[in-house]
Amino acid sequence: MTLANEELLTIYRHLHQFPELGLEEFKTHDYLLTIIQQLPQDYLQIKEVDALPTALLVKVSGKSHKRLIGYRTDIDALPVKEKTGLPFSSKIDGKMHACGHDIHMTVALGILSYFASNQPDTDLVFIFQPSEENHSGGMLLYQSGALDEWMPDEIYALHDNPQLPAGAICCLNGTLFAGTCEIHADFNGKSGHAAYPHNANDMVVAASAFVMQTQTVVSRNVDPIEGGVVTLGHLNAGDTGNVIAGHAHIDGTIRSLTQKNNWHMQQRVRAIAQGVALTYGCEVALELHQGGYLPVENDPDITADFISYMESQVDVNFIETKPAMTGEDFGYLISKIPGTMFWLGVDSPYSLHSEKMAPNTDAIVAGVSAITGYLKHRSAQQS
Ligand SMILES: CC(=O)N[C@@H](CCC[C@H](N)C(=O)O)C(=O)O
Repeated sequence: MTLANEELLTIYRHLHQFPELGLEEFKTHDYLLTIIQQLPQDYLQIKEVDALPTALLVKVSGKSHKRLIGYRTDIDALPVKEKTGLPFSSKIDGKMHACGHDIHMTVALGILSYFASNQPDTDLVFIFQPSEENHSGGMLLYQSGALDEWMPDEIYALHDNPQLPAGAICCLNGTLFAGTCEIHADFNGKSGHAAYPHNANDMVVAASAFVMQTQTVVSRNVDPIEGGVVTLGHLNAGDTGNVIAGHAHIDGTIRSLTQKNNWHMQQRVRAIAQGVALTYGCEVALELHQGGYLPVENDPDITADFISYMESQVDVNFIETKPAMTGEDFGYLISKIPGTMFWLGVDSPYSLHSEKMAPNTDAIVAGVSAITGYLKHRSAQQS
């Protein structure tokens, strides 16, 4: 039984209402499992992952077993308080599928439901992966060995994109997404009375210097043709206006389309942190954490086939796209298994991670249809 459009919408709305953060997706896991268990089981094999209990792997046995094609979806949400006003808004306070992983899961279930009743020419494995937003769930899954028995020969994944028309499939042959590295910095000095700055060591000033100096990494240290991003999205220091702050905390992210450039930018941020500590006579504890967020480098041959298939389909709105500075732990998986990542347009005026991001759900049916078609085509080629 292939899940009908109305059923997919019901699934989407349920997932949207019950978002869970990375590595805590227990109810999401159970819900996905319930849906999958309701599909015809003749070709399906379901595998739990002890080391990563919210992950779920589903293998579809093909007519031939020459090749195994992987399709990955992420399942986690973000600590964002939803403000879409949708009737099926998040019921979990302070958590929201603001990155559209509910769309990703629904599309994956739609495709899986088709192949559960229509045996593919070769084997497929659907990977429901926790914690894409943090903790590098893709890397954890790979390193857990859970894929060893079911290691795909090639792998695919999508990410939704509010800036693109609903249902459009968008890809490029090259690096689609940036490698990202989290910045966590703690500046520790000496707090004191606002009237006696000479007796204290002000961490608002030190943190401000760090913020301003890191703005020169991209403008002065990176080849302008390559580009990069340093964003410091969180700064916390001090308690009140007449007390000099003895501590400041900063979180941010470094992004670049090549790993070489990422390492270079990491070095520059490290040097600036040390320079600030020296200049302001304070201590700095800097953590730069990249984990599995490597650049998403699409495989040239697989991506050429993907693009040529999508372009040849009259009912697919294919758009060749540019690289984006978004990060994805699919970068780790694709560094181990050749494959392709692409966007699915969901047409919303609000960006990914916005508390108002409300995807156009027409994208679900269009996505299921285009990707099912491609996996059928690819599986026939590989059998
Ligand atoms: C698709 C998306 O928005 N991904 C996240 C990935 C997070 C990477 C990491 N935690 C970081 O903040 O550097 C993104 O923010 O691009």
